[in-house]
Amino acid sequence: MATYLEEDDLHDYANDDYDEGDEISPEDDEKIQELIPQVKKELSQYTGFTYDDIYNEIWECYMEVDEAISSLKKKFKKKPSSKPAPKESKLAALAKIKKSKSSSEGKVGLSGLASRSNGNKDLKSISILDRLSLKNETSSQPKVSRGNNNLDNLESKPEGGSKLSKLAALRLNKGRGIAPPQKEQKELLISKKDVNVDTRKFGIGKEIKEDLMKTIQPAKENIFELPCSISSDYGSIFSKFSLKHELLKSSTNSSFSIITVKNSTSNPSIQNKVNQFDNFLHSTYLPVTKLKTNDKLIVSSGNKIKANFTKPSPDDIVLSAQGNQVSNSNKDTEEIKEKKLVEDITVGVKNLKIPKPTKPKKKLDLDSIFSNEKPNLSFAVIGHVDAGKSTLMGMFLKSLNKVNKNFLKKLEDESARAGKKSFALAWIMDQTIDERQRGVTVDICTTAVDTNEANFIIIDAPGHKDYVPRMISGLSQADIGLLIIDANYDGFESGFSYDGQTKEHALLSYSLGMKKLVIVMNKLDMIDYDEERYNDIEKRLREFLVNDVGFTQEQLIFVPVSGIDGTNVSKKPTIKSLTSWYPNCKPTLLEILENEAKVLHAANESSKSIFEEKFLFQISDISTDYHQASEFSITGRVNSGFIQTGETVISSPGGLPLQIDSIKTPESDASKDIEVYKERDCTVKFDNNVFLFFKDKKAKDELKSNIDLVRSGDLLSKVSVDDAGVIASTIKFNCELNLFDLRDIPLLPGSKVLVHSGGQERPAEITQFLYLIDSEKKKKKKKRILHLGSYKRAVVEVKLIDESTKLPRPIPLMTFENDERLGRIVFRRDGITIGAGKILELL
Ligand SMILES: Nc1nc2c(ncn2[C@@H]2O[C@H](COP(=O)(O)OP(=O)(O)OP(=O)(O)O)[C@@H](O)[C@H]2O)c(=O)[nH]1
Repeated sequence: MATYLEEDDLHDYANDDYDEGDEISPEDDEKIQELIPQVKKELSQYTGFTYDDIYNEIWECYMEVDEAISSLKKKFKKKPSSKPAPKESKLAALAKIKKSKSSSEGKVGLSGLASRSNGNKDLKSISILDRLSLKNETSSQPKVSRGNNNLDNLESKPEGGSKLSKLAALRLNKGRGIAPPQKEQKELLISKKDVNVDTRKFGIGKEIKEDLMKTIQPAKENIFELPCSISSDYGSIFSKFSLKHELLKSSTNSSFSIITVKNSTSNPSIQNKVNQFDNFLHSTYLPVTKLKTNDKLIVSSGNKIKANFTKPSPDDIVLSAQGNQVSNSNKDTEEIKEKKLVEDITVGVKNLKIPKPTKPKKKLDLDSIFSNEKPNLSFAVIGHVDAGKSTLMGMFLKSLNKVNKNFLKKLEDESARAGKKSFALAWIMDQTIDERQRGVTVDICTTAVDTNEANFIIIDAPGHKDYVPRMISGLSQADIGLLIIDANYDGFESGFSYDGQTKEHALLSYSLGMKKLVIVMNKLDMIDYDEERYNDIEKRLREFLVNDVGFTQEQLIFVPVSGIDGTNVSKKPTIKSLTSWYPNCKPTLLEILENEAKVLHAANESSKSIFEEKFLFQISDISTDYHQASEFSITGRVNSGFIQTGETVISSPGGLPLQIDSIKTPESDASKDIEVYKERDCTVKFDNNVFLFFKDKKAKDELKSNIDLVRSGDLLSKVSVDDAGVIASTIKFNCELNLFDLRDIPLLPGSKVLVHSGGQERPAEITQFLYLIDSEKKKKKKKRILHLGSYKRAVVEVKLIDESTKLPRPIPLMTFENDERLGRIVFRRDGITIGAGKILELL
């Protein structure tokens, strides 16, 4: 018997059906469930993992608890200590920087460069603030940070675990005659209201009511477990379930409950019944919201907006729910209820109480921090997968002497060992193990770098079509776009094809308001700088970008380069086959970027920005697990503006005001291989993995009892005197929609789409077509617009939806008139971008 994997094995496994095959055996499932609390306890100091992560890890480690714990500890980051890290004076920081400068031959290298949420230990950061305030000493200090936008929640992400471990697990399973653990939901969280859904149909209301009422006693952490059986019209589901009942108190003293139905069965017929039960709940009852992270279904009535709904006592809920079921099935009543619900939400959103702003703890000399004679430019690097984006940016940094030689040598050795020598430069940007293993950028990577002429923020966005939502998030933070084209034969064609990303990225750049698009013709070394090919691609792209997308000729800049050897990146080219048609009087990529920074600066559009921009913080994590009863933290990334300790932020859409007690950011200490958290007085645009700490017992209790108040993916904005900084949230809006290629599926009233704004994504419905807009951009009222085809423009009404709950969660938005960035919205359907719009009115 083979003890290693052979080609045939690979073939067999490739033919296996991961998701639809058999299930994990009930015994194994039971065993895993038993081990989970032990693993969870060991991970109490860690954050970011889900129930499924633990479950899968135990399975992948063949139930070896120690192995699973140590593997999970490597995968997830530690919670920051609640003790403030020793404060480092500017002088000490300066000394450190000087030391690092001298130790790298007078150049500050990337070994001291990156901070990212996954805590790559080779890399550490100097924040923009440091860079700005210490600019004379650190002018060559770049910073790389990986956006932790938590967009994993928003779009399917590739499965974790190495191929080998999957194969090993599959192999083991094959031997046992079972398939790998199901990725499907393992828990249903159902509100008490729903538990009493339909005593006739499911027979569970009565049982649960009686058992539950008996069981509800104050118990540890308000969690109650009871065995139960669910009988329904579809048959009975016995005792393979346990129910957990969490009785939570909201701040208003009204209670609501969450029932967890744990599915510990693997029997397909029972699973089928569970699914029917699940479908029933989702098709019929309101307050079920899909949790994005681990595909659980959760219900609570604790949403601030939902606070408009009465929250009766558990007994009242039981009694009233029983009487309500028949009428609930009446369609008209449903519609009226839904309408009322939407109105309630709208009113709730509009009535959001904005607290008074609070003063910063310290008076900082903001003028000196932000006065910067050099112009700023943030550019998003976009383009089809493998166009060479990361390699080019790696070369860009290297040619500016921003990469420490030892660090680059290390990357070269590592990439050679991994058989991916050509990726050494790309690895400067692609820093996660996953990205390096797969050779694909997965998340946004922001890098701060400056030259004598300008300060740049590079936003390296993933090219793969699965990661377009992250690309949208990257683009919405940039001033201009850098569209990288693989000019090699077939390279351009595959990116420019129907399924390629070049067109989609170009459309998004235009829709998200890029002021310029620099088209970087890359990989020209592969075709010996063929002028004819270059001109042909330029002609085709110009036609498309002007005629189909909407850019003006003046907004487009073309430049030939080779990212791999650095030709025309920052130094004038010497290769004859290029200089013969691209003479030295023409600009390098660096010169183009420096010039664009100056153009923006002159137009007064960039340098004022950080100081005057709205503070927007995109949340990736919330932790209440601190010793102090009042302490909690919110982690995330600063999308724009800046904030100081002592100031007050408000969550959107939850509307919870919070005063910042302290701000910490991680600093990797390469020498000790640990992450140290440094306390700061303020945090500014593009800072990533920022921990905002709060000391507010009341808010902490509210957060614990109401998960909707602040969720990962939500935004925090700064409360200012005139409320101007606070972001509105809505579930309904009018927008000017600009449609792209609809691939022969027209848009009808009622069409379902996904709307993207910044890092947010929500399911929505186009509810009404209000006007057509003709080619002269004039509104054209038609009697009745039946459908919209490709490339049409119209003013439409959009309403967020939640198929399962009918309780859409509002999205933070602004009108385009008030905010050009938050006023833009992108529409996707079936994995492709079908249009973009400007928000005209929040309804
Ligand atoms: N010959 C040549 N190869 C290049 C050039 N630029 C990139 N490559 C190669 O193209 C491959 C892909 O490069 P990446 O930089 O990872 O491409 P990417 O666009 O960042 O990929 P994603 O971010 O995953 O979309 C690597 O093997 C690079 O070495 C170039 O200018 N010339």
